[in-house]
Amino acid sequence: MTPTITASGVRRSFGSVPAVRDISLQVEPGRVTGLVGPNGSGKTTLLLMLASLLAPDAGQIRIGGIDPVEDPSGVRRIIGWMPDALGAWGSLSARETLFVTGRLYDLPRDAARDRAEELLRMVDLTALAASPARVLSRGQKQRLGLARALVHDPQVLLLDEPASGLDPEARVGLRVLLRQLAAQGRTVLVSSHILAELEEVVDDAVFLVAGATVSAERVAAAARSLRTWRVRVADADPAVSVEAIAAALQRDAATLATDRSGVLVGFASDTEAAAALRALVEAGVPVIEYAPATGDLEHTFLDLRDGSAS
Ligand SMILES: Nc1ncnc2c1ncn2[C@@H]1O[C@H](COP(=O)(O)OP(=O)(O)OP(=O)(O)O)[C@@H](O)[C@H]1O
Repeated sequence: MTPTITASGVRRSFGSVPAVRDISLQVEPGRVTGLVGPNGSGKTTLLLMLASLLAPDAGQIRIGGIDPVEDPSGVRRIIGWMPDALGAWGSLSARETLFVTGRLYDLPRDAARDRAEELLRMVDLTALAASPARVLSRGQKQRLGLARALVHDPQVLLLDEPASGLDPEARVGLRVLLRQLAAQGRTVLVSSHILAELEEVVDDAVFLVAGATVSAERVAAAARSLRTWRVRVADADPAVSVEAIAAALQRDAATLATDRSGVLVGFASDTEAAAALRALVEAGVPVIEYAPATGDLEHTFLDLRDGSAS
């Protein structure tokens, strides 16, 4: 599949701060791609450059084959951009915000009106359609921001922290919507540091550390690194069950950590984890929960952040 978004050797500094040092990536259509990185790793700076709102100091970007530096309006026609905070037009109502945005994208008056109603329904804001945007809660503003990004039915979506401020129901709604948008063949690039959230929705992930993309080899090595599993035993406090678990696994109990719900054990591979489960059951330990303590993305992210995969 031809990637819709490509970047190579992209750099951008603010004065002496190198916000983006070396970013190269490819994002494919029909998929949701997560942009993952710690605070200050350059996610927003990168998204602004992809959205044609900030010029790179060096490197090359193409969105649907268009260079955002050469042809910013060409890029803006095909992208939907959701910034991490809604910004501007606080006195317009949610409905007016979407109507005006539609008009700015040259939708005829009636089409802009219909589209606004359709999007209000899609993000569950119909009941608040007449409220000024400034009185909306953070989560409601996020939903309006998402609707605004979708007004002109863009092929590429660039979403900066769309889940931030959303309640659990709205998060589920967002996940379903992102999957639908990707299933329609759109390209969805979404940044977040709520990794459990991304875990549920992304097909691919691009990892940023200190303004640079992490190579596929390094990501694969991080994903393979020693992984912590949580073992929970029926009716036993982890501080007590740690002894039985350590004995069954022939480990020193003092080397095993515990948290509120279980005992944490490191395994080098899934095969080793499966063999340990067998040993626990054979030793009569009543295991009621046995799973990786972190999701795949979080595990890789933490390993990259700690630098142990380099
Ligand atoms: N306009 C600016 N002027 C000066 N420094 C900036 C500016 N914008 C970003 N930076 C710096 O660039 C670096 C990257 O910032 P950026 O906002 O891109 O990170 P981020 O990954 O989106 O962070 P977060 O997860 O906290 O949103 C940070 O060190 C930030 O302080």
